[in-house]
Amino acid sequence: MKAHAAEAALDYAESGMILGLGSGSTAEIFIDRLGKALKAGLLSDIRGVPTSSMTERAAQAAGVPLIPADQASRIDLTVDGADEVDGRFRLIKGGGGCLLREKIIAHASDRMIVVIDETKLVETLGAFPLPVEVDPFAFTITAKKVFDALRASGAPRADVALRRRGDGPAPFVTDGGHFILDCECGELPNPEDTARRLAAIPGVMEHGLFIGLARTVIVGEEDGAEVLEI
Ligand SMILES: O=C(CO)[C@H](O)[C@H](O)COP(=O)(O)O
Repeated sequence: MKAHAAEAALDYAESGMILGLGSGSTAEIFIDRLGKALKAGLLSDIRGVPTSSMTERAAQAAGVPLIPADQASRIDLTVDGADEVDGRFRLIKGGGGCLLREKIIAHASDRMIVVIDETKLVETLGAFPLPVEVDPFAFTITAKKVFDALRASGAPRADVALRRRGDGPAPFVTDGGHFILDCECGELPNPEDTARRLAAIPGVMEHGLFIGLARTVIVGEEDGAEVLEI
């Protein structure tokens, strides 16, 4: 299903484009197919801006030319995955721990296409634990503020847990040197309000609610892909 979505997204890539390359398994399938299209001469003069070190490695392996993010003056199109998508194309992202860089690149792009399998479509966001990227400094204070913000915005619960690296005790550290708080919230009654409250906390670098960024969602199904637009 993920491959069907990723392959359908290739139709939107055009020669000469600067592409934001998202992170995660679905984005990596897109990168693989993009590399194949470049090798086959179906596309040319594409340059990718990776949203994580994992994506950078995947793009190098696929033969997709890259430019560092700080040298990209514009981004035509970003293709990225998501952990949840609701009917208004509000997203939860950050399952892979790359949400700050993913949001910087999505926000800078003329267009964002989200590639998901059909299990990611939800009526209400919140079954997937909301990732919040925080500065390690005083992160327990920030975690308490995150708890308060989630409860104040009507989340039925707010179990805030520091993400660990694998099964060990060491914290997971993002490419930017931050920690991730995974927040089990239950269904979020007002994601915009949740996003506003989280963004107002000084130690929060970014949260995993992506609102107003995606215009196209490609949903991979068993036998193809459906393109949804708003
Ligand atoms: O937000 C992300 C990484 O931070 C990913 O896009 C999200 O977790 C979806 O991943 P996958 O395509 O592997 O299901």
